[in-house]
Amino acid sequence: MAQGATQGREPGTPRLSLQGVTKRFTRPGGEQSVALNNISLACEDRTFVAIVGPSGCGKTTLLRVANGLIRPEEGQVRLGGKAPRPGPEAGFVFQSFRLIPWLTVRRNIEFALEELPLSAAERKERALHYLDLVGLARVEGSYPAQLSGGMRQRVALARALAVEPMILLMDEPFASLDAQTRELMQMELMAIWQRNRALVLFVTHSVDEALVLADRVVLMGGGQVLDDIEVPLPRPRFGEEVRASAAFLELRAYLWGRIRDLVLSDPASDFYGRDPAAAQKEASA
Ligand SMILES: Nc1ncnc2c1ncn2[C@@H]1O[C@H](COP(=O)(O)OP(=O)(O)OP(=O)(O)O)[C@@H](O)[C@H]1O
Repeated sequence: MAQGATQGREPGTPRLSLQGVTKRFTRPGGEQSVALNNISLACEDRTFVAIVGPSGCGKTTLLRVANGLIRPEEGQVRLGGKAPRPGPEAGFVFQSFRLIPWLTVRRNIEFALEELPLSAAERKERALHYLDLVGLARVEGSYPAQLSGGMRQRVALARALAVEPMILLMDEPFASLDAQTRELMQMELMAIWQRNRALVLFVTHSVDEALVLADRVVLMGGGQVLDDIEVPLPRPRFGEEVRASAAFLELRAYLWGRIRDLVLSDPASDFYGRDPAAAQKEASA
């Protein structure tokens, strides 16, 4: 991961930069929606950036613009100094694992490596190396349907890592996992990232997850960056001392408060205009 850190760009320029990026979509009725609204963001190598914000605020669109899957109407995106193109420069991990059901676990990873200049033997070796890293070398010959959800997500992670991308884009990767597996996956991801750091953009609806994992939390709302917070907490952050610390709880309350206010003030939201405090008072009366 994160090979050739300054390759193809001026020293000191960020790994990923978005400048004045606007992306619009046309809804089925012909109405235009603005998914990204003049957004600017710079991310350095070796940084773990979490992106949080209400549903529909543009988080997934940001990831898709960052790896060139979609092109914005306005503004400039640079990954490693160049316009991004979908391919091995960026690894994508989704909430749904998107493994190929008729290929074994190892073949799923080898398939992702076919775009790289590697021999079949090198592809096999690399696939096994990354499967080993996520603790799954023993199931290399199994098919995705024979694995648990957590195992499938680890295969998806190994597949993204195996390409050794400049940037790892993770879109709510652990959202479909049970709470215990989710925490184990967070620990696994942290261990891998600390050994072999790439720039990670990690979209999550969980403020706790963002604070446990990230160096920086970017808060989005209405297609814009509303806040960009350095997380000053010591690592590792999985223990109770960190999660119960005043700094953690303060940041958590702040981010939840901002997201709640954004949801309640958005006319397109199902919760628009509600007053949760009044509802709570009524319920307890
Ligand atoms: N392919 C598309 N066609 C039309 N509209 C789209 C498309 N992709 C995204 N949008 C719209 O762009 C806006 C931002 O969507 P996006 O998926 O980026 O939000 P999000 O923050 O990732 O949401 P969620 O948290 O619910 O996944 C939404 O209004 C969405 O409906």
